[in-house]
Amino acid sequence: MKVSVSTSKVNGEVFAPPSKSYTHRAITIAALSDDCVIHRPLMSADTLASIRAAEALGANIEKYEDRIHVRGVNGKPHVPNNVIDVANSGTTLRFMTAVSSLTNGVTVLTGDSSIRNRPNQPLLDVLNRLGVEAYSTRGNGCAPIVVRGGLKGAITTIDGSISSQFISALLIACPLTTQSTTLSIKGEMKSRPYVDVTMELIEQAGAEILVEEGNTIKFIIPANQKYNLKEYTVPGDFSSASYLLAAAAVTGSTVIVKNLFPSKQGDIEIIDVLERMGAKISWDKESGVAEITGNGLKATVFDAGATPDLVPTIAVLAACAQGTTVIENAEHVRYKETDRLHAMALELTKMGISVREEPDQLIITGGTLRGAELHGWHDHRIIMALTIAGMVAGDTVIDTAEAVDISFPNFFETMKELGAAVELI
Ligand SMILES: O=C(O)C1=C[C@@H](OP(=O)(O)O)[C@@H](O)[C@H](O)C1
Ligand SMILES: C=C(OP(=O)(O)O)C(=O)O
Repeated sequence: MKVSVSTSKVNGEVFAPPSKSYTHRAITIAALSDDCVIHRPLMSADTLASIRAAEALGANIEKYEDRIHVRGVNGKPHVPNNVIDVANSGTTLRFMTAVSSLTNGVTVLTGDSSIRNRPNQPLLDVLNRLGVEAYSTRGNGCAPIVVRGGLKGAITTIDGSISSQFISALLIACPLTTQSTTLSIKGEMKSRPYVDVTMELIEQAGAEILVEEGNTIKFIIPANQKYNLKEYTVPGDFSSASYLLAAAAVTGSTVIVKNLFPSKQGDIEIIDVLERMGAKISWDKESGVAEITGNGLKATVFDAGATPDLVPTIAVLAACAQGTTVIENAEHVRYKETDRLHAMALELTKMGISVREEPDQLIITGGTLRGAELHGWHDHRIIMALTIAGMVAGDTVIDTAEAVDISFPNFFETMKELGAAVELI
């Protein structure tokens, strides 16, 4: 499916959708608990993959209008009666690979072509050191992955530079083992805020993990714990909200975004970035309301280490800003649904913007965006960011637009309600 985007502004009020990352964690930990109601979950292609995987591992999940009721497995997942297909969800793949380690049999996990090209070897190596037999069928660290349960526990280390999801996955599974685990992080722990989100849910479920901060970050995980998540309400998603806020910033218009309350999400940083680039933005943390008016943008330097998902949004802001923006510390952004540094460099270049791509950087000089036929790379964040660029450039068509279902199924409807000239074709 394609989306056609014409020059347009936005105006009005909108609710941010529920957080995808919090929803994945709530589903996974509820499935390992006894009985839990999750209010206002994000129901998108990725979180439905986590629901299916949790059911395959023995949870019983009933979906209602604005909540899901999860009857969990009390820390003892079942051996699935079929292969677990995570579709396009990296979070589901990593989390359920670790959860599968708690079964007393063999689980096979696969996904779509994007998933079957994303790295998992650091997670597989640690699981093998913790008593599990875990391997990639093609021996390249990518799915399909085979996991023979037997998770015990040990003192071990993991590289933090590729994905925080490996760490979150181990933090979720290891409290339920028979032997304690100490997990030390080698190098920079990229995407650290997502691990903080994981810790928040683990603690809400009544388990405890000690974190030793220092040159080497250490997670000390006592064994023989239980999860007892009974009820949870998912907060709004700042990554999804970034497109709504950026639309106002680049078109010189005004938008109010609700359901944006403080949380451990790293992508809250979009508020500060927009302010430092020159937008007029306020965020009332009590009411959860952010209001933004675009007022011309100026270049900035953005360290993507903690907030990889903001990179497509920031790249479009940079394309519309005066001066040259440097997006740095971003190598891990190459390991998402697609190589997002390369994808944004190619697509913004098609729109007449000067972009220099380095191994862990994008250097973008703002200019006059021109309409173009763009590739969405089957990547929801690429498509949503380029839609915002198209509202400035006009005469833009983006393919693979259906991929917004991954995290923001009603994105185009929401944008249309705000006045954006977007048409699915
Ligand atoms: O744990 C999570 O919910 C996520 C972690 C991040 O991935 P990495 O930790 O691989 O950077 C992020 O890109 C992804 O959208 C969601
Ligand atoms: C990379 C993302 O998610 P996942 O890793 O779960 O595929 C994302 O939402 O941008």
